[in-house]
Amino acid sequence: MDNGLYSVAQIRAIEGASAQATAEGEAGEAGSLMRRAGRAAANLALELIGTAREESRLRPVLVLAGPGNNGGDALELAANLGEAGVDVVVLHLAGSGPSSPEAAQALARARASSANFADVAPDVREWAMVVDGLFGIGLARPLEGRYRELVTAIDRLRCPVLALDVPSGLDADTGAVVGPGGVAVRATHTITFIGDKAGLHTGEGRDYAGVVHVARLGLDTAAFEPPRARLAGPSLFAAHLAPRRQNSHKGQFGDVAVVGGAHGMVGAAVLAARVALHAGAGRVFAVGVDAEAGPQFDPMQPELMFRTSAAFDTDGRVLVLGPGMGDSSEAMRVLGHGIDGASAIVIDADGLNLVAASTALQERVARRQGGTIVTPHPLEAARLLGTSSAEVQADRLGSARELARRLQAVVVLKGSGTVVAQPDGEVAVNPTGNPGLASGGSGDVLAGVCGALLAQGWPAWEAAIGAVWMHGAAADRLVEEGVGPVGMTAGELPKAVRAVLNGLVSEAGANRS
Ligand SMILES: NC(=O)C1=CN([C@@H]2O[C@H](COP(=O)(O)OP(=O)(O)OC[C@H]3O[C@@H](n4cnc5c(N)ncnc54)[C@H](OP(=O)(O)O)[C@@H]3O)[C@@H](O)[C@H]2O)[C@@H](O)CC1
Ligand SMILES: Nc1ncnc2c1ncn2[C@@H]1O[C@H](COP(=O)(O)OP(=O)(O)O)[C@@H](O)[C@H]1O
Ligand SMILES: [K+]
Repeated sequence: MDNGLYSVAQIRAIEGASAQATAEGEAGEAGSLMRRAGRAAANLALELIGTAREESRLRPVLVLAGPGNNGGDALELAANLGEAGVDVVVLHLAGSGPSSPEAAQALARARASSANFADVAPDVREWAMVVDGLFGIGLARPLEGRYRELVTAIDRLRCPVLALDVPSGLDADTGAVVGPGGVAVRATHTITFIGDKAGLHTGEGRDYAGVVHVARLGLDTAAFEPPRARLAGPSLFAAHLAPRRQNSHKGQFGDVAVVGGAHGMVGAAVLAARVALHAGAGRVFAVGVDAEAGPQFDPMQPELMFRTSAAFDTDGRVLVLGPGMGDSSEAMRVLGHGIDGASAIVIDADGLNLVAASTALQERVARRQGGTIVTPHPLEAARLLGTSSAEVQADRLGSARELARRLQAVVVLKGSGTVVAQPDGEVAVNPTGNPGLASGGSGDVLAGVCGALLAQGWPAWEAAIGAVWMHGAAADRLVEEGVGPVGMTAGELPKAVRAVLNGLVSEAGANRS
């Protein structure tokens, strides 16, 4: 399965090459790409309407067709829906310039079909569906005037909204609403053409795109340069989901030491340590940087071993540096020691803020030989990059790549559609997780899962993708069970992470036998 996320530039290059191939009669599927896009979208629309209640099935479909080729797709869809006997109303917003030959043909086909053309959106409140074909990958500036009014009006409707290629107003590369002060269509479904796009899965993208369907239009993307971004899934880390041998012992699954637990912040380290056990580490230590603070024992998780950093040998152990670590001189000392050491490390939270404040530490991170995962949320990433969190969010893939390049580490830029980046620019965007994770402590849990997978010998890239995917899948599982999203707590995640991981391991075992 192609899990590639294609940039707009790549899609344009594929389009260009395949238009040539179509002209030369090589393409496998009949009709221009626009004809195919319109047909694929109409089929999906029919399927979605077909599953609706009878009274909504009898309502008309409103098709919004913009001035460019996205509008052409919409007109093709309108013609197809008309032929299928659906009551269609088209609002065509022609541009001032000439349209492409394909879009002109699509307009002629739609006009010749049973679709009704309107000059203003009719005052019908109850549509079977609204189809957004205003703008796709050609969006060049924020939506204003009539477009903006239409988008705002769609937002008030209570019916499925199908976006063609990209919800109008959303940047297909970044997942940001094109601004300043922009608006975008909030779709329930997006059918995207030729290849999937990162902007539908990260930042604001998940909220605006809804369920994403990919229509490849008969093109074989394998014939083109592979994309540098992919949608994360178990196939990216399946090689490490080995079932355990009967003759196993705890030494084979590694030690994790979570270093944190400054005064008033002990819970962060305990959460990370608990989940490290649940995600399969052989032995787990919770190491406090403050000799005066913190428990000696976790009654809920008596397997954890509590130590103070001054008397703890970190060598040979995977270190999770940062949850609730504070900024004391002892925190700085252990962080520096861990960074200069040979073990794989995870730097999170306060650890990241200390690194952000010191270019010398950043250089030491970049020179590390052992595996390194850094897990910033957008504000922590902004501090590390010397910019604002708004700038980070405006281009999440670009920011994660730049940070990975500077730190020569695997970067996990957290948030809806977490971005995992390698120093060479390779990126994975995570589709799991939900707003139940937006509460204090869930980041500590993620860092603990990363540590546990590193301790079990996973390379940093696979450990980061695996941890992020399972952490989100655990939260999704809790929502399915009615535990959240509202009120889900980080402390509920470890057992769910364990269930997800064991499910994957047993699936991997079944596939091998
Ligand atoms: N070519 C192919 O083979 C295939 C293409 N396909 C489809 O084509 C789509 C790309 O089409 P596209 O390049 O025509 O761009 P599109 O998104 O329709 O918008 C451009 C138009 O909008 C205008 N405009 C832009 N921003 C604006 C704004 N804020 N407010 C107002 N106007 C604005 C801009 O005019 P401008 O004023 O900037 O000169 C121009 O007229 C793609 O997403 C897919 O759906 C599929 O059929 C598969 C095969
Ligand atoms: N709306 C959301 N959708 C998906 N994942 C989310 C969402 N909000 C937060 N998360 C995830 O939850 C975790 C929160 O981490 P962080 O911001 O460091 O918070 P804290 O350390 O306070 O728990 C990250 O893994 C992040 O990706
Ligand atoms: K669109």
